[in-house]
Amino acid sequence: MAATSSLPIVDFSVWTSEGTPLERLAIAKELITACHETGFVHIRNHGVSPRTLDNAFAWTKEFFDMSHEKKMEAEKPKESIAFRGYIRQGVQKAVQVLDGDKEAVQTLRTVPDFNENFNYGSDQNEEQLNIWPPESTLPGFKDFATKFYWECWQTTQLILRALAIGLGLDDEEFFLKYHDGHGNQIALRHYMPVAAVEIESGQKERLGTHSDFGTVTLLFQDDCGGLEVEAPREPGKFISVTPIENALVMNVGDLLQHWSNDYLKSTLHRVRLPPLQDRYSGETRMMRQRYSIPYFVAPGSDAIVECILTCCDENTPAKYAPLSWAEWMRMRSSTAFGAE
Ligand SMILES: O=C(O)CCC(=O)C(=O)O
Ligand SMILES: [Fe+2]
Repeated sequence: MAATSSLPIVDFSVWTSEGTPLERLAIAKELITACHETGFVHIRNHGVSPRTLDNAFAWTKEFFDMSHEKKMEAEKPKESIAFRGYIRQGVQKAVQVLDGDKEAVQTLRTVPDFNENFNYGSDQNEEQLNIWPPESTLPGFKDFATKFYWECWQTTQLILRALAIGLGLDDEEFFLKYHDGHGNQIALRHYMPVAAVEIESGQKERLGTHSDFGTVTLLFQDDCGGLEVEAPREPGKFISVTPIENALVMNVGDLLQHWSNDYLKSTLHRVRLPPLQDRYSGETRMMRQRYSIPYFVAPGSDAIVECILTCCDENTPAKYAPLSWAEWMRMRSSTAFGAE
């Protein structure tokens, strides 16, 4: 069992309400310190209201409570590598193979992730088209999900501004110039009940070890727990994140790590056993089901990122060639679905 330790916590109230520039700068710096040291941070008072979050989890449950046939009405087409539509258990696997080693991907995929998920983005994103269940199947779902997407975008814009200021950039809009809101993706995730021993023995995984590929991820989770994050400076050691009610967990993705010349860390994480024993029942220590909602923030597909000016100088030269977001996303998505 991973050691339990809390992530850094940042209170974002001065960004969501009228804080002074100095107050905002102080919080932006706290956020950057957390992203530099851990790559993961809890954010309180982030602007997405507790009521909206309750509704988001209620809709998520309604979606997954539908029959298999109904969920399959929104199935992701097999040949597609876009994260859109319903992905039943067994199709997707979070893997961390960055050098295109197909054999390694296949080996990791022998234990598929034991979760099902529904994915969507902006309806105006013409490169990745949404696949909604028919309105008659789940009336009101698309409407709520769309509003929720744009509400998360409001919070994201503040976070992207805070990251720019915290990195010492003069231009608060620096990241927003690359992000128009249409490149993001929401995953509604349902982790089915599973016996703890099946996870402990490696027969099943809730979500395999991976880093996220985009700029940042905002994660909302229920109170079950199970998210584990690699400990700073201790490769291979994971800490278990205890959920904080109504807070979100923000983490840095690969693109932002690259952009910041490795100053901000895209940390490995996974979903395993909940830290609290009351999450188990019976002799087989059945783990209860869990719901989570990550909001993956990404730029437009034409974005090419190169070292942010404040992250390199003559003593710390840029380590990487410019990175094309479209190419990076294609490589990472195809390993997730086991495509060529
Ligand atoms: O469900 C969680 O807590 C984590 C989800 C996650 O890491 C992901 O979807 O990339
Ligand atoms: Fe993740």
